[in-house]
Amino acid sequence: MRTGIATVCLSGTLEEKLRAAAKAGFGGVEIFETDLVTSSLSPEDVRLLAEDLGLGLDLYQPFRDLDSVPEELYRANLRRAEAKFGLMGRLGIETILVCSNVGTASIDDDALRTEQLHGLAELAADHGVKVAYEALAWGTYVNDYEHAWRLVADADHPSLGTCLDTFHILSRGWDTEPIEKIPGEKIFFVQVADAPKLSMDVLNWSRHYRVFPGEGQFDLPKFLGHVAHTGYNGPVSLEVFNDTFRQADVERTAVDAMRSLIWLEERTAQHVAAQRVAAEHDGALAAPAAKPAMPLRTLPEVAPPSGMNFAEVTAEDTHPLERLLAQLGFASQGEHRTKPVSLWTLGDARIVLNRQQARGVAPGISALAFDVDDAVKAVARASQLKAVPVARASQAGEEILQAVRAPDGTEVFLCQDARWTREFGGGEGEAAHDGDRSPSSVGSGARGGRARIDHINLAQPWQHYDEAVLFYSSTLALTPQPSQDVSSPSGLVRSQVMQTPLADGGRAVRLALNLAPWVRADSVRGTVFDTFAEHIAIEVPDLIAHAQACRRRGLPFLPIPDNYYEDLDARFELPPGKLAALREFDLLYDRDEHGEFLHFYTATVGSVFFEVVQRIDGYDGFGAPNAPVRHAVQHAAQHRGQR
Ligand SMILES: O=C(O)c1ccc(O)c(O)c1
Ligand SMILES: [Mg+2]
Repeated sequence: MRTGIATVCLSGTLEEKLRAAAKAGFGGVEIFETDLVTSSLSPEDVRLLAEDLGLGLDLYQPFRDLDSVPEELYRANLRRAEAKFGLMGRLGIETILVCSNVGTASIDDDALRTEQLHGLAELAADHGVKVAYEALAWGTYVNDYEHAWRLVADADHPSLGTCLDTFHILSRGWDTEPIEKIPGEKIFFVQVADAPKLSMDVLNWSRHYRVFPGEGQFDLPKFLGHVAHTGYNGPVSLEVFNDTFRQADVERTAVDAMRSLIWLEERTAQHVAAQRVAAEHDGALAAPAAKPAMPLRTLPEVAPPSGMNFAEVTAEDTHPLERLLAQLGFASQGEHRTKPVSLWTLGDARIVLNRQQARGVAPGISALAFDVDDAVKAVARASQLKAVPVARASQAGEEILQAVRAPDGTEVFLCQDARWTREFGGGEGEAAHDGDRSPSSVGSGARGGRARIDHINLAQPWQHYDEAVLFYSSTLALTPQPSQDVSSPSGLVRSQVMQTPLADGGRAVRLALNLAPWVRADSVRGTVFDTFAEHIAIEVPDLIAHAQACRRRGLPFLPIPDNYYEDLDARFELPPGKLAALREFDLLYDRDEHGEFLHFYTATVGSVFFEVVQRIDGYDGFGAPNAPVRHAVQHAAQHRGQR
């Protein structure tokens, strides 16, 4: 599949955009007119630069408001077009995008439009240019891709074809099946964009909220499957108007963009293959689908992770964390035999404290580790999706752990077992703490009554939220849930859960991304992430017993205001004894259609704190109604600390 990206997707100057697109591995670009007009590079310079970078200049766009106009205006439009055709000759670009009229259209007449498009195609042919006509979703008279295609078919000129743009088609809910009736050679260009489903006018939705494939809610593999069946084999090019991407780091956005196309290509290949299997199955009824002309690459496939293997916190001084972990009931398994790293466990929950390269670093989450079937394959997949493998120094005979870096710098380990824990020694071993393992109505996880990591909550700078969602869903096969807004004294926090499917009444992995507007755009884990606390949640089989034991060990609980308990009583009518126990231990409570949730939080150390949870009868949430309470108490504590 030939990949492309419109320059309008990226920040920076035209030169910066071209360099970033080439570096991320794109085959070609669409030059957006404003980027050229505002550039100090001459058209010839742009052509040479693209050649040097090995980047195709695949489209010049947009040419606006050609059709459905009176004769005099049409003549002026042709003059305007001719100037652009000359410019394209200097740039070495063959195809121009002409979008349906949204501004000056005054005559609703298909015969006139056909004539005007034919006239433009004649002029284009004289200049060796091809015209790709695109229906904008808000076009005055032409706003449906089938209508645009009918006009192109009727104009019947070899220099005129159509451009399909997923946004204009899927935002209007048009059926994509009829795409297969368009001959592939009459599709001159294909633009792809995803978007969240929003209820707003389509123009603003398009100009501000498009996202890269896999970051929104459109069914793009189905669309591209239809396109592939037409025989089209030209560029599949990202055209994503997004306020955030246009101000984010250009190279980072280009990599995110490339990842989205690699993901889309794989999903389309899978979709096409599944269709073929279905067609063969119904062989008697339907002819087996032909293999599309567009080559579609796949990636090493991985199953969703089967658990969280460990979480790592890095700090220069780990003593405050050690105290907190001991109070939580964790036991020290001692130091790594060659590195300044220690291991702490509670049941199957493993926390690694890392003092390597930690000078001046306040405690914060630095790595996550997932259990996978095949770690080498998982790293191969992630690498093909543009994740950078992590090289960690290791000595002969040590377990080598496979890892890649998430875009925000978090190290993501992919583990097949916990053999690596044998590198640690000299600790107290598995201490049986009171209250940690009492049998109880075990929830979804805490299998066999053993504690485990329930979820990890990471902060993301708002500029990189969509990128993080795509990264974790494409590399690790986590499924994004609808996001939720949570109020906090510093602003709204958008909470995005990514998780594995429900199995045995529970979920193996839950990851929550918190989009906090005040986490700086240039935040890199371990340096300035301390502006927003992140946490590791441990599931235990009996939360009240665990809380009692923690209190005996002197654990600093996050104090919960009394108003919360009054509200809880009003909402849930809890038995008085239960309410009193919740209040006594600063516990929080929630209920969903499955069961109940009990949880509490610790004080924050550096930028990390811990949560302890109990899921009863398959409760499947995160206590979201309680999150504003936590944010408010943490906010107050932070401000007290600053005074
Ligand atoms: O918003 C626009 O004007 C616009 C221009 C060109 C396109 O290809 C498009 O999809 C939208
Ligand atoms: Mg478009």
